[in-house]
Amino acid sequence: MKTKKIKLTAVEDRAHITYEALSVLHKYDVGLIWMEVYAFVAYIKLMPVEDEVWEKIKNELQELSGWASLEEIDLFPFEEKDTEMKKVLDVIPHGVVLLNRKGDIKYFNDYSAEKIFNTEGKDITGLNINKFIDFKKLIATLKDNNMSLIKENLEISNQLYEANLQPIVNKEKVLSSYLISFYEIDSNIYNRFDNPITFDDIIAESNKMLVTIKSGKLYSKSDSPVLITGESGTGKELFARAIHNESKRKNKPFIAINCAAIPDQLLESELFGYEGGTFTGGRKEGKPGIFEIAGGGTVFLDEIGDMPPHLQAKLLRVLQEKRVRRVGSANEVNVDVRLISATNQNIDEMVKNKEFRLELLFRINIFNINIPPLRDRKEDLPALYEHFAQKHSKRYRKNITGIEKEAMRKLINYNWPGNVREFQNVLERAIALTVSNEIAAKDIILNYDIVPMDGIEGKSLKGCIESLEKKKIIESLKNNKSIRDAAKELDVTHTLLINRMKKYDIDKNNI
Ligand SMILES: Nc1ncnc2c1ncn2[C@@H]1O[C@H](COP(=O)(O)OP(=O)(O)OP(=O)(O)O)[C@@H](O)[C@H]1O
Repeated sequence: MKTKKIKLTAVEDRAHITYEALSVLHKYDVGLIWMEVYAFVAYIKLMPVEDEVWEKIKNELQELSGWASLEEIDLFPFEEKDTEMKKVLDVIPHGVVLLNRKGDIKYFNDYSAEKIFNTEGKDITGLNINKFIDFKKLIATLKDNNMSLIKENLEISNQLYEANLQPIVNKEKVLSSYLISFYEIDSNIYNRFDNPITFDDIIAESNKMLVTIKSGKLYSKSDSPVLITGESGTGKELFARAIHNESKRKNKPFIAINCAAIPDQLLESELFGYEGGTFTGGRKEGKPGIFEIAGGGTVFLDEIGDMPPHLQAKLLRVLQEKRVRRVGSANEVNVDVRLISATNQNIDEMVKNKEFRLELLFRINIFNINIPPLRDRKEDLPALYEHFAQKHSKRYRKNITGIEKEAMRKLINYNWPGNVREFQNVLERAIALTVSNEIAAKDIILNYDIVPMDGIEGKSLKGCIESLEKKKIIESLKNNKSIRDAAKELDVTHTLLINRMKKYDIDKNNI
């Protein structure tokens, strides 16, 4: 027996037509769950009914005068709309949660189920949101803001979100519910998590690294700017955090910003802040930049070589005068931060080519730390192996007791263009893949072959060149965060690189 959903369509809009239809249901003692009636059409949901009885009901309903048709349907129009709406909300890449006036959850989309509430498939409808976030505090802020939209940063499961809370009022202007949307704040753009990293977290055994760590510890005692150079993935940010945490500023914020990851205009306002009313869509009360937010702490400017020239000039002034002026403001405020910068570019070369200001380089480079690439300090590999094997064994709940000689040889023979980041990824993949307690050579999947002539023998000269070109492009895309950065590394234009990617059918997200 199944519940039935039917749609009755009438040929005329006459009195009692629905009543007559209901009388048939009554005659067969079939209960009504729900019904909605419009001129010419009625939607009815019935209690479960035997097939035989149902056939009789259908016949009788169809014989009633005035009804043109009877259709069994799967969804009522409003259910169809709901399902469609749910589908739409489930594909959007941020959290959406609807609450009643008490804060009980009425609706939540897939994103918030996974990231905000971590439901693991459980239905949490009806639970109070205070179980997950400090909703009372948000409501207090909303009241302070005259019940108009508020934006607050919340940390949930080690991820920072901007939570937008909006009251929903009905036609009579009475508060009926609340809508909260959660937007992930990209940690590459703006990063202020707890930051417990110290020099003990930097795994090293090679002399080169031990000397570098010693310099880092020494520079922690001073308050002068530090420039950390080194290839991508060598641990520049790790060093910056360790220096901060060993310095007298350790109890103040460490704010990191990646200059390459943000469009120029946004970068300017993230660095220096803006005055209310400067930008359409900006916060009406304005926003402080990281030099203000990090007050008393450390600002880490990652990929400083990507900072556009006009912002280099502005940064230089801030460092010289120790004062900052928000975009659109006439007032300056004092700045008390220590600056640590990092780059994987050849900054001296950039100065020569007039792409980076010499005066700024002098200012940011009072101390320099150059982290050697992993291929030049392979003595670190066994210690790094132990460290990451332990970390990922725990993560994947495996009991890794060792590594085959051949597998270790593979790790040692590789030249690690992506440095420690790549080493960590390769090991994580090996641990996730291995079916035994010992990592085997076949579990070590390197990102590309070391010997470029492999696999291109016997081809024409054009074929060889294309094969190498493709390899080089894949390598560079893997080691850089964006296509633009890869184009810079390869010294070609962005457009040329995109054309080559099309030619070789390379998808950056799928390599
Ligand atoms: N010596 C090390 N010991 C332990 N972990 C390390 C070490 N060096 C790097 N890592 C890890 O490798 C990853 C990359 O490090 P990090 O982000 O500091 O590199 P980076 O040089 O700043 O990279 P990029 O230039 O791409 O921003 C991080 O997960 C970091 O924790």
